Amino acid sequence: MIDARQLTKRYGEKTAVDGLDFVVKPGTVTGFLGPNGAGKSTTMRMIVGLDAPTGGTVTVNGRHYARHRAPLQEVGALLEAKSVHPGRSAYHHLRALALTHGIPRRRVDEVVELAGLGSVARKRAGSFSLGMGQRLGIAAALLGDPQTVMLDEPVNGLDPEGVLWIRRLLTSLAAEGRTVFVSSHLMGEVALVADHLIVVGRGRLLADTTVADLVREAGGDTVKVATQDPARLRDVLAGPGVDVTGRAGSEELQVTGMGAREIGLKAAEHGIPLFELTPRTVSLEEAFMDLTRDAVEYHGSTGGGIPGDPGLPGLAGTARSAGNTATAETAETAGRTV
Ligand SMILES: Nc1ncnc2c1ncn2[C@@H]1O[C@H](COP(=O)(O)OP(=O)(O)OP(=O)(O)O)[C@@H](O)[C@H]1O
Repeated sequence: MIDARQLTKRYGEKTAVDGLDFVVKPGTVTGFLGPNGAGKSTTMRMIVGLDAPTGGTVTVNGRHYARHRAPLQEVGALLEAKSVHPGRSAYHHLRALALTHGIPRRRVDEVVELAGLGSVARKRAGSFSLGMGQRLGIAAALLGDPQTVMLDEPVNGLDPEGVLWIRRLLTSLAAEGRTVFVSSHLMGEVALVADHLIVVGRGRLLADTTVADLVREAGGDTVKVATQDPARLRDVLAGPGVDVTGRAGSEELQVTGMGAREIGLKAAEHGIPLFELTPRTVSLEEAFMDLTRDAVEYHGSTGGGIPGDPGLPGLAGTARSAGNTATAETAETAGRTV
């Protein structure tokens, strides 16, 4: 378990992390989301003691990282700009790490296999592609067979096969009861594996929630209904957990807490003709953008894409086309988690 309390980091005038309170629990994948510059990496660096908090505390399984007797066996972390000697092979890099931490050689072979590095393990790490470097970083993070695994933007540079591999790896680590904390600025990517989400913007906590709740709160389960007799329909639909709103004089109503099918059936039962019955599904990207809109530090000039990250054509397309329907990715996620 990771427990952050009022965690704060200031660099001179700049407050990178601003009084964060959150808990990352074992047995699930927790996504750590936020636009560029939101403070994710800084938070992760403080979790493993690479940066000292200006205020507040963060512990892993009840202790500060440095106080653990065998930190590598407690927390495995992949952080950006991992330093690997370029002249050293992947195997020797892992072997050296293992040696200094009292980890047996067979574990090095295991993580090499696990990370899919078997064919390149003897090559110089300096010749590795970004994706291979990520795999090596992940192998190093898993070397100590840690109870807590923390990965900063792990899909960076990975090809589709690598992305799939990461998803399966994270899910299986959580299924083994480990604490899995993974950062990303890509909502769609995180939502495919994470059960829980911690969303930050400008160093502050914006949401501590589940994917399903985030979509629900963003109005993801609203149905638009149009009828000649909105007042009667409103009475017919009224009930616990159902919220019906509409402007005076308008034929349109917005209904939450009841599905389109049920609304249609109730209206038919009472002989109320409907002109329109449209479920509105908010995409995860939309929900994320709504949440972080005011907290985006670096705005792109093209608009339409992920805030602060104009260079993501796939997601920019998703965001633009999101409209009233879920993206394929959202639908897949919704099927899994809702
Ligand atoms: N060593 C530092 N000195 C000064 N400012 C820093 C330092 N490290 C981070 N920052 C600033 O703190 C803020 C948070 O940065 P951080 O890298 O933690 O964000 P992030 O959410 O990980 O972003 P990204 O998704 O782009 O990696 C940014 O504004 C960044 O410029």
